[in-house]
Amino acid sequence: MSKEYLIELEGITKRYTEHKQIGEISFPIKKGEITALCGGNGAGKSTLIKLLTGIIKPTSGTMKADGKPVDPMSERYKAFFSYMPDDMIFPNQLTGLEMLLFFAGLQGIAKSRVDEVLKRVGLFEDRRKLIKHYSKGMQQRLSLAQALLSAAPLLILDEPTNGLDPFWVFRFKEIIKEEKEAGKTILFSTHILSIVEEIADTAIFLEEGKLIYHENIDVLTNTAGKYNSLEKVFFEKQIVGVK
Ligand SMILES: Nc1ncnc2c1ncn2[C@@H]1O[C@H](COP(=O)(O)OP(=O)(O)OP(=O)(O)O)[C@@H](O)[C@H]1O
Repeated sequence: MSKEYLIELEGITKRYTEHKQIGEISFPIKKGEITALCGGNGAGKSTLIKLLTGIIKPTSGTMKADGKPVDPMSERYKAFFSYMPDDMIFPNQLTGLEMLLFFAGLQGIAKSRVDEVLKRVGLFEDRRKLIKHYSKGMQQRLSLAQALLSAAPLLILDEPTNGLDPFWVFRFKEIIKEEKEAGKTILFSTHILSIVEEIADTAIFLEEGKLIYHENIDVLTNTAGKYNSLEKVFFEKQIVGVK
């Protein structure tokens, strides 16, 4: 059993069409770390997250969870992670509270935990409002809330700050750091490099479906004893090996 890695991807590919392929991608996710998945529009972030969550099947490649080979589409693996998709659609006729109670019920999670999570994402006061009356940011926080309900060791978030106002971006960063302190391993995708720099331990950069970098943030931002922001590193091409 691997002590260091929670997830290991080996040679994962996803072929959509003859000209559209993701991979081969191999990287480990260290236990207890926050890993950020970065890359431009269409780079392959959502595809990789869908592969990691068993939503789509890889064309080739293997995965390990906690050192053991795992089928990402298996029931066993589902208990391993919680997931915030980038496009969660809620039934409009339910309230936020009813929605979370439904998710909690599926997983045998206590109501007290639902209240606690609603408070963390700032929806407790609005919990009895219909979701159709929630703003985009509130729906995004509800999506985060359902992912926070579970005690699964891995938290996977696809573009979690989309639609959040500055206060909730700030709170999101705090919540993710709290989750890490509680022992969770976190992987999230984003376009916002300042968030990556602030909270992530490791960054993965994808470009046109290929992994171009998998590196510790401090290593990336400190070259030859000089600090450069992650944005500068990537867009002014200061690091050898990064396009
Ligand atoms: N179901 C699909 N069929 C064919 N091609 C697809 C499919 N899903 C994604 N793609 C293609 O795969 C590539 C990667 O898409 P993906 O959505 O993973 O990128 P992304 O990095 O999440 O982009 P964004 O930042 O814009 O959300 C894109 O070129 C996209 O057009």
